[in-house]
Amino acid sequence: MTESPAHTDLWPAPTATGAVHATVTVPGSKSVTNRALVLAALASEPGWVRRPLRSRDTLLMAEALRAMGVGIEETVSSASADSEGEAWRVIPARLHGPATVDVGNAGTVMRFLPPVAALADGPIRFDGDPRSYERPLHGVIDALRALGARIDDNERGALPLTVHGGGALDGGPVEIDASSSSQFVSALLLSGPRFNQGVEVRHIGGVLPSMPHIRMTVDMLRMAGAQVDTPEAGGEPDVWRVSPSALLGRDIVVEPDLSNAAPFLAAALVTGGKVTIPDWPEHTTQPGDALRDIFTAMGGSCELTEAGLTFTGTGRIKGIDADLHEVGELSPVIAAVAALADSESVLRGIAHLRLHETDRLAALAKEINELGGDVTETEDGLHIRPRALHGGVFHTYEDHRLATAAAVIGLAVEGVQVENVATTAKTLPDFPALWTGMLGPVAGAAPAGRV
Ligand SMILES: O=C(O)C1=C[C@@H](OP(=O)(O)O)[C@@H](O)[C@H](O)C1
Ligand SMILES: C=C(OP(=O)(O)O)C(=O)O
Repeated sequence: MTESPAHTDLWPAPTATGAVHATVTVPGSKSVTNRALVLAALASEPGWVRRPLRSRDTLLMAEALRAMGVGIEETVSSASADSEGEAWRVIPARLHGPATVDVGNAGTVMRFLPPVAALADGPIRFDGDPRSYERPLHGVIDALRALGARIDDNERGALPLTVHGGGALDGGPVEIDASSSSQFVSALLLSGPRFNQGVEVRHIGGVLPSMPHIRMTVDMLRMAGAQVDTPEAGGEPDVWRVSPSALLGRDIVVEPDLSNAAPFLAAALVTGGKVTIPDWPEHTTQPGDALRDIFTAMGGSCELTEAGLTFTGTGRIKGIDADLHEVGELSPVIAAVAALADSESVLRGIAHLRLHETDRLAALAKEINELGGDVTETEDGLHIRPRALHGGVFHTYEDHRLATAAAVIGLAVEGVQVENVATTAKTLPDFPALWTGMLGPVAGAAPAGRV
């Protein structure tokens, strides 16, 4: 775990005074917004991205594409029942350097854009936050080289680096080990239609994490008119093929970010309340959809209706034994709920979280234990034994999901202070206001529950 830069700002996480009853409109999905931007930028005609997430990760993506020549215009129409509100008009153009891309600490930007840069004319330099230098990128760099790109990197095979775009890329078959991040596969597939021979990605390492995110990539490519062969469609295991083709300019409405719905649904579970998330899609590739089963197993129940997804807690939280390798980004909030449960939990299959925004396994164990918890790291996850927690500072290591996890614990434990809650802006603009809005009098707190 890298040390958190010193932040003195501490946010007193509000304690719930009763069962939370609220409807919370969650902003758009980071993963969908950033894929939609890349696909629209590579299309042969303009397209629309409606209800985009406007957060640090997606604004960095938009800025990077603009730096390479793409037009992205922001329009706001009055939000009414029959309008989609805010939208981005994406106007593809000849991609070119010289340009500099700030990836921040966005995995989607640092992995999805080097293949785009290889299609540009001229040098594109990639740099980012200190943590971005430590996050794995070798799968993308080595694959692009094998497919014909020229890249100046360093002995670590990581950021910072420069892609010397040649205006086109041969493409073709390539083998990668994507066991440290599914984003390596998504990155190569997203730009694949624009490579001269398309691309065939063969994963040759250990278990691939975050398969729903690869399915999201495939679905969105197909929506943009690409032809994609997948293992699911009777192809070889761990092999994806994208044929060379033009991409269509689409009009896409971004779904709410279901992973960012996690802390709000957790509030219902932890306080024995009821929380509704409007616009929950009936069918989706987002990993957050798994929360329906996971939180139900932890003691609540949920219902998908016209109003959205309503999750109802019972006031009792059960521990869980779960393999989360497909839905790793849900782990911090699940760990927070597990720390408040009445039986122990084992979270497995998430060793790759050590290479996320921070080492999430080490950070969760340390911070929950400093509040009096009993969490140990295993080889591939966490073992969480419930114990009475007390207040204290919860450090967040520039990790949005550590901060939202801390807020969940704060609902049930007085005196939790979340360091640098502003880090939630990576994917969730104005989290503190959404959170206190959920708890506020308008939301209607019911009589005191188990908190
Ligand atoms: O492609 C995506 O949008 C994502 C894939 C996953 O990455 P990893 O496979 O690196 O875990 C996920 O954790 C990340 O938050 C978003
Ligand atoms: C791992 C995450 O992000 P990134 O897209 O930066 O990999 C995350 O959002 O949990």
